[in-house]
Amino acid sequence: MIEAVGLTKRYGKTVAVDNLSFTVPTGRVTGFLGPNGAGKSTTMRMILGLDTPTGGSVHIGGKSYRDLKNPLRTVGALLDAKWVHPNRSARAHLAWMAKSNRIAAKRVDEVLDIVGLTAVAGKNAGGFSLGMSQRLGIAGALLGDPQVLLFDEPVNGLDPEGILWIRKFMHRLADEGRTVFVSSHLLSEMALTAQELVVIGRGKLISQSSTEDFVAQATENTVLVRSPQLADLRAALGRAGVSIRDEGDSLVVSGMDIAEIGELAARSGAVLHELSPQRGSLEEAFMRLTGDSVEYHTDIADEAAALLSTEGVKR
Ligand SMILES: Nc1ncnc2c1ncn2[C@@H]1O[C@H](COP(=O)(O)OP(=O)(O)OP(=O)(O)O)[C@@H](O)[C@H]1O
Repeated sequence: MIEAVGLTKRYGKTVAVDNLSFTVPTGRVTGFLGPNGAGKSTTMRMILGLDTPTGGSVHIGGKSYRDLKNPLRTVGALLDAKWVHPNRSARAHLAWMAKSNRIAAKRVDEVLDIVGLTAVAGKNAGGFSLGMSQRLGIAGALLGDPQVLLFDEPVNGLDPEGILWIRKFMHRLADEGRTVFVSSHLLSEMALTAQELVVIGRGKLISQSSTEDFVAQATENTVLVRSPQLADLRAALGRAGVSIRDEGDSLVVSGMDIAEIGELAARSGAVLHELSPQRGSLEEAFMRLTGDSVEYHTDIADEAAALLSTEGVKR
């Protein structure tokens, strides 16, 4: 488990991380989200003892990084996949890491196998594709068989196959009972990968919850209704006092659940061609909750935020 309490980091006048408290549970993949410049990398660096907090603390399994006896056996991290000597083979890179951390040499072949790099282990890491470099970085993070893993933007620039591999791999690590903390800009990907979310904006905590709750709290669940007797159904729903949005050949209803709408349709003699729940997306929830925390607004972000606040969440 990772626990941050009142974590703060100032660089001169810039407050990169501002009194941030959160916990990252074991056995789950926890996504770390925030707009550009929100303070994610700074937080990760403080967790790993690479930056000293101006205030507050962050502990891994109850200890600060600097107090860990065998850091690599407790926490593994992938911060920058290209951080390898270009003329060193993947195996030599890992062997050097293992040796300098007093980890048995046989673990090198184990982690190469786990990340699927055995066949190219003798090749120079400098010639690796981004996907292969990410796998090598993950192999390095796994060397000490740590209980806690941190990944900063692990899927950036990867192709769909690489993204899928990382997603499955993170789930596997969490299923093994490890703590997996992963930052990413790719919200649709995080919606599939992360079971828990820590969301920050301008260095401050915006929300910590399950991914499901985060989306449910920030967006509206509605029901899409299609019927050949749409006008009759609309009138019946109107009498029931629910909120209805006309979409031409369908209605989007909020304030009544699927079962109630189905029963009301039956009582009104309306045939249903479709009755489906419309759930908000992580993108919509993120835009709503971080709208004011974006450091550099683009026109598109402004327009999207305005659209979301005036029209409600579109599906
Ligand atoms: N070494 C530093 N010196 C001065 N300011 C810094 C330093 N590192 C980060 N900052 C500032 O702190 C803030 C948070 O930066 P950080 O890189 O942690 O954000 P981030 O959420 O990781 O952003 P991104 O998603 O763009 O990588 C930014 O305003 C950044 O400019």
